Amino acid sequence: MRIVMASDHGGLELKDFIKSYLLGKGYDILDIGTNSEESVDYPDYGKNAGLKIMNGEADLGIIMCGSGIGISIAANKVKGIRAALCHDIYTARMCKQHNNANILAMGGRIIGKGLAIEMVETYLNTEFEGGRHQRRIDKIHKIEQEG
Ligand SMILES: O=C(CO)[C@H](O)[C@H](O)[C@H](O)COP(=O)(O)O
Repeated sequence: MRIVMASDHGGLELKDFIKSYLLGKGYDILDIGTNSEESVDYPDYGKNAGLKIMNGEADLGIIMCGSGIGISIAANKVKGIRAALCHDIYTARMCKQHNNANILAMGGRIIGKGLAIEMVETYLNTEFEGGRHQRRIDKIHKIEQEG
């Protein structure tokens, strides 16, 4: 499984921490930045993370900005992306189980490192349930088509 990771400057520290953890676990990580403390614009990173998934270069994404709000809004503008802004273990589980989120988003200025690791583990190790949840996801993507 290839995981694309992206952040702005507000999520950089958490991104790099999670990246090191996942590399240690043997995951294949595609880090598309940012990679310095210099102020950057989260829409660029949210969009590019989404595109990596949509063009097949990554299977899932983990993204963060300061709050997680801006970068998840941006990623969700890419067709086929379901980026879920999560704050706890429950939302990290449900976003996969019910929403089959292909991106987990977090706030780098909000989520502590220990919780972040548990959220990432939960997200990566939870299976999508399908069934009625697939019908609802199909309706979400119909909205995309209708504009
Ligand atoms: O999108 C956000 C707010 O919803 C993120 O938290 C950004 O990281 C934040 O806006 C960046 O703010 P800064 O003052 O430019 O560091």
